[in-house]
Amino acid sequence: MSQSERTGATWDVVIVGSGPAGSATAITLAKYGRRVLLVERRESSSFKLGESLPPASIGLIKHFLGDPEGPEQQLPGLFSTAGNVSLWASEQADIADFFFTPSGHGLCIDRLAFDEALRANAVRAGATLLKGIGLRSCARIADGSYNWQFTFISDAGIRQDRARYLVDCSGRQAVVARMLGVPITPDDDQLFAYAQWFSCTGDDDDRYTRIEAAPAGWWYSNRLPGADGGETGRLVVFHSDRDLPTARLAASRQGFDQLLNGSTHIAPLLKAGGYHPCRTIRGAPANSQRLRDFGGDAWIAVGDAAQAYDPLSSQGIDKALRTASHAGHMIHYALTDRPQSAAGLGMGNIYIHQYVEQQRQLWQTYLSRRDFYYGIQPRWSDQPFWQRRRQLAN
Ligand SMILES: Cc1cc2nc3c(=O)[nH]c(=O)nc-3n(C[C@H](O)[C@H](O)[C@H](O)COP(=O)(O)OP(=O)(O)OC[C@H]3O[C@@H](n4cnc5c(N)ncnc54)[C@H](O)[C@@H]3O)c2cc1C
Repeated sequence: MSQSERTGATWDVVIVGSGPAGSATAITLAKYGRRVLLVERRESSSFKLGESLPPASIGLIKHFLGDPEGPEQQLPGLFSTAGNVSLWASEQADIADFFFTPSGHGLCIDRLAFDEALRANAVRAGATLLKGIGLRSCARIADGSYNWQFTFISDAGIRQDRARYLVDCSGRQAVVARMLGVPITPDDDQLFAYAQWFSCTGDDDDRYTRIEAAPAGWWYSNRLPGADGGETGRLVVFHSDRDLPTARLAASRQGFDQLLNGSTHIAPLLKAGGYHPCRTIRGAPANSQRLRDFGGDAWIAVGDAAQAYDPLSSQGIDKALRTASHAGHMIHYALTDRPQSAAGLGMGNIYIHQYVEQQRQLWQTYLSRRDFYYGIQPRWSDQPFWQRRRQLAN
């Protein structure tokens, strides 16, 4: 072993990736008293997409972060949202108002602050968080009750840890599953998101998410919580298939503006608010994908690592938190059932089978909803973006 190489510790569970799925899995397991190591590749992030939470997520937020309206509220820059205004099935605005839901509102979050608050809660619950550390390898071992040996790499050098259970929460990259040879199966779409931030000096009290279909894709826009240098912020995101010429256009400021000018209600909204673009356009994959296997013996995938959705669903964070809670409980029961044996499968696998079955059902439900929403948009039937969605649905 070289000088910078050192042996780490032993854990009940190692979780790779500290987005919402990783932190929520860590919180659930640490509350049972499990020894949890949560590893995060990044020291910090400069942006992250995904800021709308539907009313149905509010109970989950209370569970993992405390009451967003209570005095102990831990999230900076969060506000209530009123619903969605979409120009989707026609040029007529369709309003889905959250007023008629049990909570009466959804939430718009400062995404970086949200992920950080969840991480802080994982640490508060007793998990160990290591940032700026990447997984180099993981190997099966049969060493007493330990099933896994890991090699992690960071600026401080290499460390080796052992654990009984392994959780892949590394998002769309699903690094653990891929290391284990489990393929990601794309659902044959190449959806990609192009995000442009806007700011203005005036007020913007629009609390609706704006969604709009376009000939080569679709838009959404949200007013953002928190002020950027004292200015009001708004995010505008265009989605198209990465291989289409329109996608190449959307990646440049000029092309993005050109496409935006063709929008029916988002461009006028920005103009009326006196918004101007700020920061550079950022891109992110937004296609539908799932792992061929959601878990196996002594490992499981949670959140986007297991299955990632088209942002039209606005379900990614909810699904990450909800399935993390389920996974955390199942892993705890699995570890309780076979505390000593690395080899035996026993009851532990029955719990994990339940989780895997839940993932399969979620995927089927997601696909049918996605295909339904794309299917009710009847325009531009000569455009490849919409033709492809119709083919996927058939
Ligand atoms: C354009 C767009 C808009 C969206 N809008 C919404 C929305 O409005 N509402 C919503 O609910 N969802 C939305 N989503 C989806 C949502 O952001 C994701 O579903 C959510 O982030 C999934 O959480 P996660 O923890 O599974 O993965 P992630 O949030 O991706 O977290 C994965 C973590 O793993 C870390 N990691 C990766 N590799 C390694 C490694 N090798 N070692 C250690 N750490 C690693 C990453 O740095 C990251 O911190 C949107 C997505 C996109 C692309």
